[in-house]
Amino acid sequence: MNRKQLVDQIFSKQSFLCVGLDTDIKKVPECLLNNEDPIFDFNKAIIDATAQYCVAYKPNLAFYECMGVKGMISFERTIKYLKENYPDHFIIADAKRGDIGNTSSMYARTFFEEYDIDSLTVAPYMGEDSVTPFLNYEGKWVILLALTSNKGSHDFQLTADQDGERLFEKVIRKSQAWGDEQNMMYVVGATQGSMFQDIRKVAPNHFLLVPGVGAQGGSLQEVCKYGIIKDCGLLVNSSRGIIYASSGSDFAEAAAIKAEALQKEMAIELNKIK
Ligand SMILES: O=c1ccn([C@@H]2O[C@H](COP(=O)(O)O)[C@@H](O)[C@H]2O)c(=O)[nH]1
Repeated sequence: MNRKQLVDQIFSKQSFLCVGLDTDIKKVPECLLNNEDPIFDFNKAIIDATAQYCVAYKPNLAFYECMGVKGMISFERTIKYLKENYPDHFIIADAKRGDIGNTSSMYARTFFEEYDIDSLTVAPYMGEDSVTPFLNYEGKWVILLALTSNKGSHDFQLTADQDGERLFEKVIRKSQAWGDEQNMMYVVGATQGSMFQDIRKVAPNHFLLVPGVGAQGGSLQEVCKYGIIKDCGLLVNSSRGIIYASSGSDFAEAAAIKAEALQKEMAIELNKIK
């Protein structure tokens, strides 16, 4: 999916919501546990209930890999279900990959050829040759970690060099020589609040993937106040806050209510940039 197609989806659905499919078997409602593939059945119900309110889905690979082959089958079935039934939704594999060049090429082949997913989160810390193999695919996106939502983001990402440039700024500045606004986004946590002003100084036009609304307490309003740009430029993710809104048999309906509430807030924000 290219940038124009993504932006068209955002404005037509009045939403820049990404629903995180962080499906933990320990949190799947009891009513599904005797099914053959409870993880897939849970995802399918969540997708069917929330698709009208969001433009993207983000399965986090950790939640599937931890179940071995069974988990990867659920992952693959989820991707296939999305592509067959909701082809206009942008899919993000949150896998935070990145290695020496030939190994990165294999990761790229996995996510962009084997699964044909739109985008992949990538860690930038091994440098250019670890990132560029992901950028050789037309219509696919690299989403580079820049300023993450967790407390540990302060350990390295906010550290400045002797010229006062902080690591997240260096990552964004240098990586702009590798990819562009059509194939590279950055991860910036919703918990970073007014830091979005600083992000927009170094990445005024790039899309940002913003996790941390909901369970981590990030503010959608604050993210928009400092981060939204003329074609939106934001994909805001919520995982636990949506998919675990209820632990009962009404889990999908409860997820839809949470997703709709976020979509309505997003419509207000999109109206401001019309
Ligand atoms: O900085 C980051 C980068 C990635 N994540 C991921 O996003 C979701 C957030 O889940 P919630 O349940 O909405 O908190 C999860 O997959 C994280 O691994 C992040 O939170 N922060």
